[in-house]
Amino acid sequence: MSSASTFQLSAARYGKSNVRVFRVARETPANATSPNSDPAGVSASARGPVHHVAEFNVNAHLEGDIAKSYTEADNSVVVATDSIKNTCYILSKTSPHATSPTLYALHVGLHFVNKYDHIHKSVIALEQLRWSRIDVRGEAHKHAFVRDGDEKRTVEIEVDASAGVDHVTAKITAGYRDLLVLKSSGSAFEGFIRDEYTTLTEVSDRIFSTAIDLSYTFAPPSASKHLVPLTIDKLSALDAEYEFDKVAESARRVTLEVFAEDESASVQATLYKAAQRLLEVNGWVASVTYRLPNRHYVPVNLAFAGLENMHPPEQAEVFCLLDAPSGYISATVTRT
Ligand SMILES: O=c1[nH]c(=O)c2[nH]c(=O)[nH]c2[nH]1
Repeated sequence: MSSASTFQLSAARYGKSNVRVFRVARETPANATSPNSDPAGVSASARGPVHHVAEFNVNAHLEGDIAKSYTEADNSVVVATDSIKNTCYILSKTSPHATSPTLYALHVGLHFVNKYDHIHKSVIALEQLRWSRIDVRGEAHKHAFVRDGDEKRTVEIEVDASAGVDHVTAKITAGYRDLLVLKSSGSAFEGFIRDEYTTLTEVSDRIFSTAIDLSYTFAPPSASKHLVPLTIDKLSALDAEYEFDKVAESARRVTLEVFAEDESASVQATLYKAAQRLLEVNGWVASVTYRLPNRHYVPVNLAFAGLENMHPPEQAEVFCLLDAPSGYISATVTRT
């Protein structure tokens, strides 16, 4: 290689990762939702107002005319990552959308491109942790919650102002991860390539378990609906159009229903059916990606104790979960 090599900064993005934000919203007579609007059917008997809580881990990263902070050690273009963190907290306090993961992420993302002329793109990725109302004798409690699962609801927003503030638009991706599922029947794996590398037995019925990672993208906001350029004061209109929470609930439900009901020929085939179904029932969703680790439960050989647990494989009763390796099946299905 010649000693006259030259270099250029070909990509740069920075920000704060894992900003932990917990928000309480207390209903007042003025902002109270109607009793039927809360799907949990909140108890009327507990004292005090109904609380809504949202816990987010936020990554807020920026791009723009920031090259000289790398190449010339010039910090005059740097919004400190500490200030980025502070912004996440300030908007959690002041945004009317603070408990909606999608609208809060959009608000944070739009804020940075609006506030700083040289910031052209913001990428806000957050996960929402699960807090479900505690059920007390059949009634959902007003302000007590339980972490009933490791799954996270996810949102990733890319706000793009590189064509100018009059053309701001956003790529919106949402989904779930760590949604752990298992079925003990209704899953086969047969007909795969058999050659000198194959030891796996074909099975007509097996355990199928995976930690679902699902993400779906929305069709871009449309100029004809006056949602481009996207601004903070249009977020309620955007939500009315896309119904982010309804789509999230539907995506989760469809995923679980297809997983449960499909007579699975393989992880691949079930994945494709779930993605198709999700696209069928959610018109604003443009593409669906599943990433599915295949958690292998293997029958334990108990022949040493005179017990049959291996044959036929469909009748196995005692299994061991393999730590590693695991299969990994992923695909994206796109509306054409
Ligand atoms: O559903 C499956 N798909 C595969 O590609 C595969 N490969 C494997 O060993 N088991 C499985 N199961």
